[in-house]
Amino acid sequence: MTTTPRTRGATVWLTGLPSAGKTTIARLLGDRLKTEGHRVEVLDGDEIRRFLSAGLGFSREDRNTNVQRIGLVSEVLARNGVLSVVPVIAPYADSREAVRKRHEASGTPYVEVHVATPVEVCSERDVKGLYARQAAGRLTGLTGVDDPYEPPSDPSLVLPTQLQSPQESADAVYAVLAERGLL
Ligand SMILES: Nc1ncnc2c1ncn2[C@@H]1O[C@H](COP(=O)(O)OS(=O)(=O)O)[C@@H](OP(=O)(O)O)[C@H]1O
Ligand SMILES: Nc1ncnc2c1ncn2[C@@H]1O[C@H](COP(=O)(O)OP(=O)(O)O)[C@@H](O)[C@H]1O
Repeated sequence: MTTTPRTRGATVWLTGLPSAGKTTIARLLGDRLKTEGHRVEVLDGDEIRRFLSAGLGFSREDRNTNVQRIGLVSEVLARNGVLSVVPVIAPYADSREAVRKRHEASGTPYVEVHVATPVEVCSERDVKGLYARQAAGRLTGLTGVDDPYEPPSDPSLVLPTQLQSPQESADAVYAVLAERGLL
């Protein structure tokens, strides 16, 4: 006999700068939740930009469109019992607020996590070489450098990843889900 976990579904949105650690934490958290038998999707930002948001760039308008599309998909998944983990920059507060409201409208849990790595640490990590490209004048509009990032004013959790291991950061998100009765 198989057991069906009693997961209610939720969106866990990891917002933060490039190289802050969003993808790493999302994967670790997703793996743990899957191992424990939950229904999980990690909505990988890069993959979404290749398909669902193909053709969009990094203007304010395009980023908002991207975030609203991802918010819609995530809310549908979460409303249907999936733990949807979203490692996406989402730099604008009004855009994140619209996603939160969409969840509230359907009574779907929404957990906002600020992956609050300082820009100096992000630019040292520079996983994709974007900070170096910006510094060399080959890229403009990089979030946190020459494009805005509006930090969340009231997130469920703030992660100072420069002081934590990736596993510690992922475990802290897991703990919030557990506290909120979502596991
Ligand atoms: N100008 C600029 N600013 C920010 N990020 C840039 C830019 N150009 C390319 N990239 C790469 O695209 C990834 C961000 O995509 P997102 O969908 O998360 O961004 S957004 O929410 O629509 O702002 C982001 O991925 P992460 O590094 O994983 O955050 C970058 O690798
Ligand atoms: N506590 C932490 N949480 C997440 N990533 C961390 C942490 N400490 C160091 N890192 C490293 O920072 C980098 C973050 O890269 P990534 O997850 O791709 O960032 P993002 O998706 O935000 O662009 C990885 O190389 C990861 O190993």
